[in-house]
Amino acid sequence: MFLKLLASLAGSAVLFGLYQILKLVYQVFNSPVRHLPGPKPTHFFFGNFREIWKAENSVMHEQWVQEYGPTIKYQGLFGITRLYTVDPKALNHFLSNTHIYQKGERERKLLARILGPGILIAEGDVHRQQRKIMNPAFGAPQIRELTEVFVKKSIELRDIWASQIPQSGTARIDVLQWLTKVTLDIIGLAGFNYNFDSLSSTKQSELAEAFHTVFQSGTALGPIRILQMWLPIFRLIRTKEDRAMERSMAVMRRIGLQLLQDSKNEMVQNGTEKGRSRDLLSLLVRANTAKDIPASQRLSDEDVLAQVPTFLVAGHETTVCRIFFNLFLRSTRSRISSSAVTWALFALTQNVAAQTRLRNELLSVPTDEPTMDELNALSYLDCVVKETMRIHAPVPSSMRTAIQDDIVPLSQSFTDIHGVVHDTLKITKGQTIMIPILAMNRDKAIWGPDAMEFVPERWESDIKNALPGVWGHMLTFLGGPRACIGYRFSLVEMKALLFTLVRAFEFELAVPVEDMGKKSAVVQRPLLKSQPEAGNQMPLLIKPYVQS
Ligand code: HEM
Repeated sequence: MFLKLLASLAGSAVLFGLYQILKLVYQVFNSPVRHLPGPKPTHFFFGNFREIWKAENSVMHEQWVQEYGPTIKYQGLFGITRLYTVDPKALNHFLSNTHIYQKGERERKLLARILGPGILIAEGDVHRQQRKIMNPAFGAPQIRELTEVFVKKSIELRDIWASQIPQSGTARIDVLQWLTKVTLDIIGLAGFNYNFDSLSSTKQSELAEAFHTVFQSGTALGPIRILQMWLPIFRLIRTKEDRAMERSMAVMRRIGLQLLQDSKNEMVQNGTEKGRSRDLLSLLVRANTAKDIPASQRLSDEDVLAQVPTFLVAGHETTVCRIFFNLFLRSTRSRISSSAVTWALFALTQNVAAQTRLRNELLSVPTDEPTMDELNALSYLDCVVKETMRIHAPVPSSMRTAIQDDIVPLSQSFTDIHGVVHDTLKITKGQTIMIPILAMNRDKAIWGPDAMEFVPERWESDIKNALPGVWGHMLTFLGGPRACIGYRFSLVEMKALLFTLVRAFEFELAVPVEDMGKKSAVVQRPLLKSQPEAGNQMPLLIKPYVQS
């Protein structure tokens, strides 16, 4: 009996596997994208992935665009053709038509196991409903209220660094490590009123530990996990990682339920309007009960609960990029918000005039604890933030899959491999599309010949271009209905950190600039070429700034 069951399960798995392979072959040989110009695959299994991995972020794609034109194809794993275009009209089309271009189903399923039904995973009406309720929590008035948290935590970090510097001396500090801690503390407090305490404590908090385990186990891509993604029958197998993940998920759920209950109790005690917690979760709980939201459209407790790890993932942990943006790239753990501030400090070490100009502007503010409006009024700080986000965009690319056939408008026609000119692009269901972010942010055709350089002053002139980004005429936070909901949060957080740190210290790179690498196809993460085994780091020499 048992053997019969096993045999029929194995038979179904083989049939399903064959069906998946045939579907793939059909897609590869029927996709109109195969007629696009582009590089020849260099490996039968990896396609063009190996050259992409070897090059720095998006450099390979940029070279291919130079060679083959703005709309090209290349090959991913299993011979799957990927479409890549830097055509702004086409990108606008992909980002606006979210009913056609969605996140990959397999990747969403994988992440849903970890996050539950959060906004990152939702599509269609469910996404619209979640976004409608969540949008107000991320508006300017709410971020204004959270600024105090950003500034207080920045001051705590400033004081820790100051205490590490010997009298009248300089300290070598790995700023990446500390910025990772401070941004975790910030998203904890501002996101759901949870104190990770990672700046002051050497021990990981219970939630941080559970979250870390869930992500380590949930995103480990061993052979079983890959089989589980492609063949549902393998999902019956529970691996060691699955068991560790389940234990930690129970911890996350217990803490999440407690945080949710605290927010609800608070609302019952203080009412929806009056003096209350300002964290995103509390705002969400209140927004969910707003009178203009019909009961049928409110989020369930499960939906609200799923936003706790979602904020951690989307606002802090770029592992999500690893899953969504490119599933089979090398494993890396790097943090999104800390990555932006780290690269800002790096850029300022390479442009001392900009560092001095910025500090002078920051010192003109008479308080250590500025409000959001005071931070936003600092024009050169704004230029530095914009230029960092342009040239060091923490998320370099994204992916979408077409769920139906479509005709895509183009601003520039292309010539296919048979010499035929097309002014639109035909796409069939199942087509994978790579959305370039970094490549668009530093395209010389858009930004001029100094596009690859860090020049904050460029933002002093009126910049206009056709990029469909939600912020700053660039794609750093993407655009359209699925643009980053937390962009205001992260910009003010970044400004608060730079304000506090650059006023207090002078920064210099602790190693020769040639030793700094940021070779990764997922996230721009710093490492030393001479010590890649030491992991991600950004060693800077820091000394207190003394006003003359
Ligand atoms: C430097 C910081 C950040 C960058 C560069 C960034 C970038 C992005 C990008 C590129 C996306 C689109 C991903 C895609 O659909 O392919 C996204 C989505 C999202 N981000 Fe951010 N993000 C940042 C910070 C934050 C923060 C602080 C939060 C929350 C506290 C946040 C919450 C989200 C959420 C919830 C989504 C999904 C939105 C949706 O699908 O409707 N992000 N982010």
